[in-house]
Amino acid sequence: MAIKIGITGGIGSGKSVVSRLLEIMGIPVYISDTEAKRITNTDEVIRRGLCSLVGHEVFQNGELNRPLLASYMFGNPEHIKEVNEIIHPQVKEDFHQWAIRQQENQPLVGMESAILIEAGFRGEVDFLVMVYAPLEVRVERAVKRDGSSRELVMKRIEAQMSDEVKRNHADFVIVNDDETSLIPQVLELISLLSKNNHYLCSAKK
Ligand SMILES: CC(C)(COP(=O)(O)OP(=O)(O)OC[C@H]1O[C@@H](n2cnc3c(N)ncnc32)[C@H](O)[C@@H]1O)[C@@H](O)C(=O)NCCC(=O)NCCS
Ligand SMILES: Nc1ncnc2c1ncn2[C@@H]1O[C@H](COP(=O)(O)OP(=O)(O)OP(=O)(O)O)[C@@H](O)[C@H]1O
Repeated sequence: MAIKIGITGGIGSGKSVVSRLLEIMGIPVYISDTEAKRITNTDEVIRRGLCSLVGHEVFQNGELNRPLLASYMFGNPEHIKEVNEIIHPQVKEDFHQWAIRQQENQPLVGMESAILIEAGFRGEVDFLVMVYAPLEVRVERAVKRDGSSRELVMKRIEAQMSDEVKRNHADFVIVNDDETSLIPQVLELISLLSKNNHYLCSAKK
């Protein structure tokens, strides 16, 4: 059975970069943001839920109006909770099915989510890796990448669990602070988990 690695970390920490490195090394990674986008555009239960919560304009020409949903959610903890309750159970089930499909061929698979713990996905993975970068570095990266304002980025950060609490849930921390080399840390992680995997396989025989 594949070992499932969770990859979490706040906005701008570098989860996507770490996930890309894993994929280059042949480890498939379920990118929750991307899959949540796909599911939100296609799932009838989510569509109905979001329309009754936010209004019909939350979909335009059949596609989710992302800026509208973001402005509805971020800055209002109750709204975030309501939206998450509509979307996250469907994402969890989709990941579960995806992981089953990968298991025959893959010793290791990953799931990337900024809000992996908050969304209740921790039980879906065997190990949790937190990608860490200092707050100021994260804000600068997200502003530069998305062309967003600092204020909008801070609103998302406030909607996420703090790094201190996240760290308590994590089995490993990868530091991506623009100073510490990233690739050796990822290689070490994979080497460690691959050894574990061999151990787990041989223990089952
Ligand atoms: C609100 C939405 C429409 C904004 O879309 P947008 O294209 O602007 O952002 P994108 O999806 O690329 O997310 C960028 C980052 O925002 C943060 N973020 C997104 N959703 C959430 C959330 N529910 N809670 C806290 N942070 C979040 C994450 O750091 C994420 O990586 C979109 O993020 C969304 O549909 N969110 C709800 C689904 C969800 O929780 N996705 C995250 C993993 S399941
Ligand atoms: N070590 C690094 N060196 C240079 N640029 C980096 C590094 N790590 C991340 N970045 C850049 O910072 C930005 C944010 O990184 P990334 O998209 O991986 O963050 P993320 O944790 O996935 O964020 P989000 O939660 O918003 O999806 C990207 O533009 C990325 O290219």
